[in-house]
Amino acid sequence: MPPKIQDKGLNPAMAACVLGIDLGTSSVKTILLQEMEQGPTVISSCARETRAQVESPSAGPQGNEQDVRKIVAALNDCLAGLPQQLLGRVCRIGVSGQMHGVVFWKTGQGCKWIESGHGWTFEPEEVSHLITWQDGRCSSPFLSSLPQPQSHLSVATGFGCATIYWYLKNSPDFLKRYDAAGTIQDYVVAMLCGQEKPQMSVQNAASWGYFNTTSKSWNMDILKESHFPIHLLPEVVQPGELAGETAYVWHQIPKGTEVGAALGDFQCSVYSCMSDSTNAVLNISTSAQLTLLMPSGFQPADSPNPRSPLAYYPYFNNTYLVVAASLNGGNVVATFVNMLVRWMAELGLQVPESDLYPRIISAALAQTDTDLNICPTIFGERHMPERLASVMGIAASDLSLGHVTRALCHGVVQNLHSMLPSQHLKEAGVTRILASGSALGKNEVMRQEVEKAYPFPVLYGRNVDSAVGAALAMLRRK
Ligand SMILES: Nc1ncnc2c1ncn2[C@@H]1O[C@H](COP(=O)(O)OP(=O)(O)O)[C@@H](O)[C@H]1O
Ligand SMILES: O=C(CO)[C@@H](O)[C@H](O)[C@H](O)[C@H](O)COP(=O)(O)O
Repeated sequence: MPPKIQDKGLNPAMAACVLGIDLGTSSVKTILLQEMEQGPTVISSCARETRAQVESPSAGPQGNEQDVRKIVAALNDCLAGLPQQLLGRVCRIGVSGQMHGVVFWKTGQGCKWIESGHGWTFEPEEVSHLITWQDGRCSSPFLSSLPQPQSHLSVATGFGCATIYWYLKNSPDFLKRYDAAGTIQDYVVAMLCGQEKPQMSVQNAASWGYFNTTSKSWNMDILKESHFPIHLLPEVVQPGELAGETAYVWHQIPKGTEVGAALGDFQCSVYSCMSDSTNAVLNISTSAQLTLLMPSGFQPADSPNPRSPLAYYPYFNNTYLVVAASLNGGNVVATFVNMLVRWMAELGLQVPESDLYPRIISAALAQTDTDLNICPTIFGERHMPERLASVMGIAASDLSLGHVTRALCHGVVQNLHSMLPSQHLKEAGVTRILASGSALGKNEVMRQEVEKAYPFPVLYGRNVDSAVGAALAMLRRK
């Protein structure tokens, strides 16, 4: 059963609780989960936008980088926003986050611990930017020049190992500055535990490429032969294993609190709600994923199919999820909002983004249908990087904000549907969709489009589901 939510009117006994953290692409979410009579219950939550996007000094406009300091600052703000007396009762910490990306740091100098108004916190020190899953520096010719992985997963731009190969070729001196690397969630876990070298769960290792999920090992021979800096590869552990214990008091969380090896955000959003294989799980946050649990015993093919819109990612207990992972989710709407803000600024009007969301959503709610046809893939898709966005059927009568916003949300959902259609879900025995993510939770138009596209009941969770899943994985640990 999915955990209950009970933010208000709570009288928690002095029981221990688990802190769940999700380091998302747009925001950090934190929750406190406690085992209660009615089952695991979220007793408090706090989310903060990171606003961490920065220019990419090395890759220019193709790059997509985030300032790790801003991500950690948002995390610290979240912790400060949770009830401090509850933090003192945290006995375990589960962490998830955006997959595929890579951050580099110098061991022993990855952060410094400082005392602030809210107790001890850490601040990043000798750390690179996070090069995210949205990074586009690895062109198709570059990717074709790389060795063929020995894995069922192909390698795409934005995958950790592809990014490291890019630096090896284009800026080898950059790599010489660092001796450790991981996803942003691996970095945070390593800093909390005061670890010299990070650990990485199979879920995140698979997302870097050049990782064989059957043997659960990096493609060492292939990587060594091509002079890949293998010393940067983290040690890999099973999802659900502990990475270590907190090395310091963190905010009010006691020193010695157990910390799980970091997990993938989409696996955690599934873990927070999936009760059986008749559920499909939909998450639309910055990106969008629709996923199903594969039967136990399923093993993926030996070699990748880069043209398939579906991928098989490791879940828990040696099982797999099949996922349509779209690079075009809430980020498409966010880009539209940002474009409007910039156009208005050029026209001499200053309007904050936060004012625009409710306006475009209410305009589209009033426009229940449109013939305007937007293919929204402004970020390409991994299986079809060359197909960018397009608009068809532009009639003079369909140019209102309502038409365009409705068509944009319709396009995002239709694109995902083209990757994993209803028919496939029906054949897999799906009877309902469990949905989460801010781009659904905060956008009724997107919810309407999902309900129109898929002929199943859709049940909505909250926007903190990956954080709940990360905490639940730790709570259920024996
Ligand atoms: N005020 C808002 N109204 C509607 N949608 C919003 C609003 N703010 C953010 N969003 C949507 O939420 C998305 C980010 O979701 P979030 O859950 O924070 O992402 P992540 O989990 O990737 O960090 C944005 O891309 C945007 O589409
Ligand atoms: O690309 C995949 C899986 O291959 C994504 O599902 C994966 O979860 C990544 O972490 C996301 O793209 C980032 O997640 P989010 O911040 O958009 O929630």
